[in-house]
Amino acid sequence: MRKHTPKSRKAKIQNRLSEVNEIELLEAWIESGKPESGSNPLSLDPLPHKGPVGRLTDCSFSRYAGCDRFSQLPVSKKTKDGLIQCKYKTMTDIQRASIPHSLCGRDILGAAKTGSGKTLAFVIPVLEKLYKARWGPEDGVGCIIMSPTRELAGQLFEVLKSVGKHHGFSAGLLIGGRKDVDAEKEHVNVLNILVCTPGRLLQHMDETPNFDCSQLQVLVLDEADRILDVGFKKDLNAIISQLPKHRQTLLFSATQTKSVQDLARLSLKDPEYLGVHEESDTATPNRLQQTAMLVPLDKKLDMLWSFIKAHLNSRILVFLSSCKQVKFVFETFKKLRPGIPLKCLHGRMKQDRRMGIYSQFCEQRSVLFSTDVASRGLDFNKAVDWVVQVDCPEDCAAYIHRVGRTARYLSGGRSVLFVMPSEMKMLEKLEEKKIPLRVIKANEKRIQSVSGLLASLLVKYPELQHLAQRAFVTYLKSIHKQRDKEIFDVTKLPIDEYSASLGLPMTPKIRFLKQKLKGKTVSEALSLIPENTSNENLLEFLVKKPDIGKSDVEELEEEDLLLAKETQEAGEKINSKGDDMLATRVTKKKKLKINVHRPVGTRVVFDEEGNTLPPLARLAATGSDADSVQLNKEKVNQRYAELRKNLKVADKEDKDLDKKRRKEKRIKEKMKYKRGREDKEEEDEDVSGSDAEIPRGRVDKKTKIYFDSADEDGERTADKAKEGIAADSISLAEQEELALKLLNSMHS
Ligand SMILES: Nc1ncnc2c1ncn2[C@@H]1O[C@H](COP(=O)(O)OP(=O)(O)OP(=O)(O)O)[C@@H](O)[C@H]1O
Repeated sequence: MRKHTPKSRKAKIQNRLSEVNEIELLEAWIESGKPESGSNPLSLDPLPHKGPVGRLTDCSFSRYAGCDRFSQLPVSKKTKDGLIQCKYKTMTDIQRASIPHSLCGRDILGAAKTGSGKTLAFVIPVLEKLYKARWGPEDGVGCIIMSPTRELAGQLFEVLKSVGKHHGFSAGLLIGGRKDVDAEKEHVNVLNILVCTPGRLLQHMDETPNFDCSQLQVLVLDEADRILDVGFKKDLNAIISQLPKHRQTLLFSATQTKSVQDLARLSLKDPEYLGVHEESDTATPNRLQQTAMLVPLDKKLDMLWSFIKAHLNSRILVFLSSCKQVKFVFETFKKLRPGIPLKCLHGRMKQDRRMGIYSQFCEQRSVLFSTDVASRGLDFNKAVDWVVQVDCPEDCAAYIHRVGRTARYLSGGRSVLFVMPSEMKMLEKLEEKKIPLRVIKANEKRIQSVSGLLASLLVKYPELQHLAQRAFVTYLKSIHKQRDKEIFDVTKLPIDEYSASLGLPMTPKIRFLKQKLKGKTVSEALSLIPENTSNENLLEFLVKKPDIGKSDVEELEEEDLLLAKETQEAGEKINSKGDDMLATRVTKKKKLKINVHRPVGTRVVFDEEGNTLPPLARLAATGSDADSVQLNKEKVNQRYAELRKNLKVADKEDKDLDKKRRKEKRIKEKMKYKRGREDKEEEDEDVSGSDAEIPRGRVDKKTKIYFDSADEDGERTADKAKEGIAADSISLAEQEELALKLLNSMHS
């Protein structure tokens, strides 16, 4: 906001007088034309653009409710100057509807489509409220504007700074992930407007000496439904309990809460509910073209890759459900050089980096892979051409916010949602919410398969293999955790095919699914297993199968202990039922002893005495209980035969894998010097924040691979490729050769 230049005493007095006069006039003007409580000013005709404004010759005032120009509003010259400089002239519907009410000091619940200008609808009243109260540095915190994400808070802060640049208020951006919290603590008490995320505000409330919000005039919640959601519940309740009840409260969102409980939590006083697009045919912007495509889980990456290759001149925002997936897709696609810069954004990145990526994506044609951290509020310079939802959003509100990153204000935009066969119910739900979706079929001929290339990348870069495993598990976990079980059902997913589509040579173990099986009878357990799950993977449900390198002994032992406990509990529970039961039960003590010494890479199953059994014994009934086991005998025999066959293959695979690992190690060492240099340049600060995700000892600092610096984007690498510089990536011939070897090793 404005920097004060020294002024003479006389000029200061004059300035003060003119401000006092202006405020008196504004207050009289506002009082004279207050819109009726419960009315929507949008229903009134706009004023003629060239008519007189403010105090008229007969000492009455011009009408402001229903006007459509900022210049016709009873707001200060300073605010008007700021708006003019930002080139804002005509108000949007939500601004026309809510500003006349909020200027009167009323509480507001504003709902309007994404990209419809809700930010100015609260920034203007905030500036005016403090201006009319002649708020100064000595008055402390007069307004708090809260946002659910740091990027959005940063964006709101920028709007506040530009529109409020002629005012003399001090404002601060308080968001997590910044190192300068101590410096913030020194200044926070003299700031008038705080733009913040709930966590950081609470940190100041808890830690900053004499932090005082007792004089607060206005509280704003942007994306109010999100902040009122369970995720922020504790923080928000703690914050609200420290704020004065006598204040103005403004809540805005594209998907607004109407819950009486929520409103009571915030002590709203007869709020004006202004849902300006409720009468509209659609809940999403009119200029947004929305499509949905049926894409099976194991074809998602092929489809995404093909989509990117077909839209190299666009700015594309891609949503995935977890940061592990974002990292995996970003890292692998980057190595495959699609011919467009790639970027990634997720909550585990350091704040400076996040902000950097956000601004770069605003400026440059590129693809941004992101989690839902970018789904709400972000404006990206109104220039996103496509929103691609690779993973289904958790509900309709999340869908609306994600697609709302495009088609903002007057610009158009397009979106595509990949829906899996098991998620078709989502389409019905979206239709019920007035979201017009055209379901289209992908042109099979134009789909380029990428899983073979990913497999060869994973061979060349073992770090990526680990990333792929994590992406695989977190995706399944995210589906497992979804609340809407009508749409999300992890047991319906083609698990093995999905794993192969990520380029993984073997399906990783899925611990949380094992948890799901805990305490289930055999028939219950079998019913939980997806139809197309191979027997190999079935074993993963039931027995331990180490699939990580020998350097991970510690991790393995830890997991074994856990597994032993789980298996024991499962066995006990099943035995106590006395009917359908698994044949083996493990005692904690014996398992512990055996696990410590057994060689890595072997499958071990135990009987009731703690003796080892071959894996198939898990499925056999014990002699004494055989009669009571209700499993179809034929089915069991068939299972045995299949398992026997697959185990042979699995053993061979294990040996080959070991061979392959040794070979990879050799290749890795050869490439070390070359890669070491480039990796150093690319080093992503992000990784340092998430060390726990990478096993210690596997990736040392020099060979970090998680990076998103601009110099490693697809554009540069594509240029390098054009110049014939092989650099770090592998040539097509090499990829083919590696893929062939991998396939051979899997099938021989
Ligand atoms: N009156 C206006 N005239 C011109 N442009 C405007 C006006 N109001 C807002 N805009 C522009 O419209 C874009 C969207 O505004 P804003 O970010 O406030 O939307 P929003 O409703 O808050 O969206 P979301 O629901 O996604 O948070 C911004 O680029 C903003 O500068």
